[in-house]
Amino acid sequence: MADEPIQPPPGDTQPAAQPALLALRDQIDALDRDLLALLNRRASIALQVGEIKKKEGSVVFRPEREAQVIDGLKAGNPGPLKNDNIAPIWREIMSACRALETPTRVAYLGPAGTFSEEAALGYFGSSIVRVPCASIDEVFRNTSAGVADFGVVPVENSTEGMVARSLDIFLTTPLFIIGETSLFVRHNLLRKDNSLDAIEAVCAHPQALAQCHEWLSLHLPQAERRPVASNAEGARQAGQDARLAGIASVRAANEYGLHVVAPAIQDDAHNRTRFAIVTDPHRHPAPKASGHDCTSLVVSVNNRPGAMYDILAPLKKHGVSMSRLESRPARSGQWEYYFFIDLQGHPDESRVDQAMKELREACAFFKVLGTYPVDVH
Ligand SMILES: C=C(O[C@@H]1C=C(C(=O)O)C=C[C@H]1O)C(=O)O
Repeated sequence: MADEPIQPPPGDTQPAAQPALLALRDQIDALDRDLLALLNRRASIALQVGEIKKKEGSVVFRPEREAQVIDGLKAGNPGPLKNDNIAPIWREIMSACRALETPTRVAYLGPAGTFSEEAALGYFGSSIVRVPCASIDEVFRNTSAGVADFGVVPVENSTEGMVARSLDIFLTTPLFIIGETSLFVRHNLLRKDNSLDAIEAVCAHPQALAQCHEWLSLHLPQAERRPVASNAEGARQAGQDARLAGIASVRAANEYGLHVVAPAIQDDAHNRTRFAIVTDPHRHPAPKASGHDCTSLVVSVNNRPGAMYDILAPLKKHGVSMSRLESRPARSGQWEYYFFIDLQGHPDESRVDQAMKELREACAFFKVLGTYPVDVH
């Protein structure tokens, strides 16, 4: 008995690879070598582009060009690679090429593991210098002060509506928007122990607590809902105290060594958050027209009959579509409002330019928040 060789359990052995499989893998290896050579050729051309930009004193990041690269590839994609995979792959390639030209420093609501970080990485790719910030205000401050080249701030959520703090800062900030990106936001209940028992408080950003309101009422009715600066901060606290739980991403669970006690606890299965990419107009020009652009404005009108009509009439007259209209109290105590408007198009198009000029005349307050390529997936 003792002399018998120990047999590996059935299923534990790798079957001998088929010659056909080996031949296909050889082809993949050869193609990967070709791809690497091509990517290096692309990178060295990006370096030359970087040299020209340096001589001209112009900026490296061109969101409209990157959007056109992705749009063009998707339009000519013969498959079987899915069009949905084109944008993430090429964002990473362009991120790596851009990083050879100059480092891109990006501020977002931290710490590590937040959805804002995920949005920043999704938009700029992973070859960036991360500047995690303690609050949305600090993202704006660091970007204004030049600590970061760009800031990523949440502006609206499909369940909870606008992110009031971001919109309030947009009224006065000198920064402007040069891009947008949106993210499916999946909330998970995270904890040190893998159980729902004896959770005293759930620590998360107020937006996340609101987006999981029904689940929390049903499953943790006794637990306090404790608002903290970010979901990752809640996860960090939960990592230090088993009486606490956090609501955050799986990336945050890995970051802070927590169990996903309950996955996808958001009340709306299609919960999405939209982020704006902001920068300093003294250091970065407004993106040129890409062909699929959006222009964001904030306006106010005096409280008089037909005021709303005066906003909408120039848009109808010049055939400009509005993809968003959001109101926010002006805090004057007079029932006055600011309207956040997204127009489809770029001011380089004369119909958009004309509509904006007439709109400006109808408004007591008028500010262009930015013009940028629409999110390409
Ligand atoms: C290479 C360039 O610089 C950056 C990198 C790009 C790329 O890798 O394709 C595109 C636009 C820029 O953000 C360029 O401007 O063409």
